[in-house]
Amino acid sequence: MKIQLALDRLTIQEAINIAKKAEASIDWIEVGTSLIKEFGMESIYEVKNAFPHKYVVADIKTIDNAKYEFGICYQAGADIATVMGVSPQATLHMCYDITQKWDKMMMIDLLNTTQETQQKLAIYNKAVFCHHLSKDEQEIGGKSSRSYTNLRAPFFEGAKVAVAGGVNLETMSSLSLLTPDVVIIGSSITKAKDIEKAAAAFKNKIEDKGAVK
Ligand SMILES: O=C(CO)[C@H](O)[C@H](O)COP(=O)(O)O
Repeated sequence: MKIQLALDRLTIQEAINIAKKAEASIDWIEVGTSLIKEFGMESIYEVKNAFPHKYVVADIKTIDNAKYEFGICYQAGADIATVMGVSPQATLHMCYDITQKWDKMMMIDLLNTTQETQQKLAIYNKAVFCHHLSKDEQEIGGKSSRSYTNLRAPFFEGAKVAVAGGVNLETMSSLSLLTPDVVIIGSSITKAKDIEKAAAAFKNKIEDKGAVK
């Protein structure tokens, strides 16, 4: 199980400083949507430059204009780029094709998708499928509005799955039991008083569960 550190609502330098403190306990580094919106491709370029040996995820959340958006993310050094599962099929196909051409990895954000849509998305079998509880849903419904009992519906059997949105040490225990391939953690690490300690606590939690792959 990998830990993806999500860097949001920070300057590029703050994001790099936080990732450096957490580095020993995390696997992938996400340049959050907010950084990409505020600072553009420079945020991806600078983060990859600071961490050339880590996978850098560009959380661009593409929903149209796939060729352009995925192209500039990969050009800036991203190893993974994200597309919304609710996108038109033409967009998803394009993202998948570009990802294959660049020999990179695509993450599909399942936010607001139905089971029926998810089943159709399963054809992108080299993608990572991310179950995502959005910020707005967290703010309105609370973190308990997530009630996953299974991250792998039969059509996701053998696929890589991720989980994101308000993950904290408490929810991490139950999520670990569902054995996602990637757990995406943002604020619980980036807003912690002691970043290094917070990131290490998540890593220990995974190791305690014996769920490391
Ligand atoms: O995609 C995101 C926001 O759209 C974040 O990456 C994700 O929600 C993780 O951050 P946090 O743990 O703070 O919720």
